[in-house]
Amino acid sequence: MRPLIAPSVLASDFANLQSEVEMLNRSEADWLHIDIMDGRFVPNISFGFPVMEAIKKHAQKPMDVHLMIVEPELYIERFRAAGADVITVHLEACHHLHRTLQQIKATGAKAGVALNPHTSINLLEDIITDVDVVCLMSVNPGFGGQKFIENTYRKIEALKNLIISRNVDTLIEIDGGVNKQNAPLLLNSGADVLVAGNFVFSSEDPIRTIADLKKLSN
Ligand SMILES: O=C(CO)[C@H](O)[C@H](O)COP(=O)(O)O
Repeated sequence: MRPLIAPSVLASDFANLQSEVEMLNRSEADWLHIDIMDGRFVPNISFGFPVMEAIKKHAQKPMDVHLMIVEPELYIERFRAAGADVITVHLEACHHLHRTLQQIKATGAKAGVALNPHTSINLLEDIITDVDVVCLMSVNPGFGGQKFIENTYRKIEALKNLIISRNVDTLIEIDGGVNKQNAPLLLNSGADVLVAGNFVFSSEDPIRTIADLKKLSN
C-alpha cells in the first residue's frame, strides 16, 4: 500500500504561507501536518488559531493537527472549528486520555495520540481500540530539522503487533527527521503516514520530493 504523506507546514516559508499551501494542494500530499507548540509542553512556540484559520482558507487537503500543548482538552473544539480534521494529543499531556479522545471524536475529527521517543508502546494497550492514529515521535518534539532517532523502528514493530493483535485499523504516523534514507525502512517496519518537514521544504523541488515519498510502499 502507498503511504500517506503529511508535509509539516512548520518547515514552510511563513512569509509566503498561501503559496506554500497552494503548492501542497498541487502536490501528492495527503494531509497538511500542522504543529501547535505552546512553550510549556515543548520549549518552543509555533503558531495558533489565526494562522491555522489562514491555512485552512487555502488548503484543499485534510489538516492533521499535532497538539504539543499542556491541557489540550481545553482547546479541542476550537481546533476543530479552526479546521482540524485529525486532532492528535500527547499521551504525556493528558490526565484523562480516554476522555480526551472521546471529546475529539464528538467533534467529528479523527482522534490521534502522540508518543514522545521515551514513552513505551505498552502504555497504549488499554486505549489502542479508541485511537485512529498513533503518532510516534522520532525526534524530541519542539523543533523541526532534528536527527532521526533509530529506536523508532523497534517501536513501530511493537505498535504494529499491538494493532494486529487487537484487530483494529489504527494508522501509524512517524514524525521527525524523516528523509529518503529512512522512509523505506519506516514503511517496511509498518508505518502508514510519514510526516516530513525539512526534507520536503528544503528540497529543490518539494512537489517532486513529495511524489518520491508517495511512490514508496509499505
Ligand atoms: O513535530 C514536529 C516537531 O516537534 C515536526 O512535525 C517534525 O519535527 C517534522 O519536521 P522535520 O521533518 O523537519 O523533522
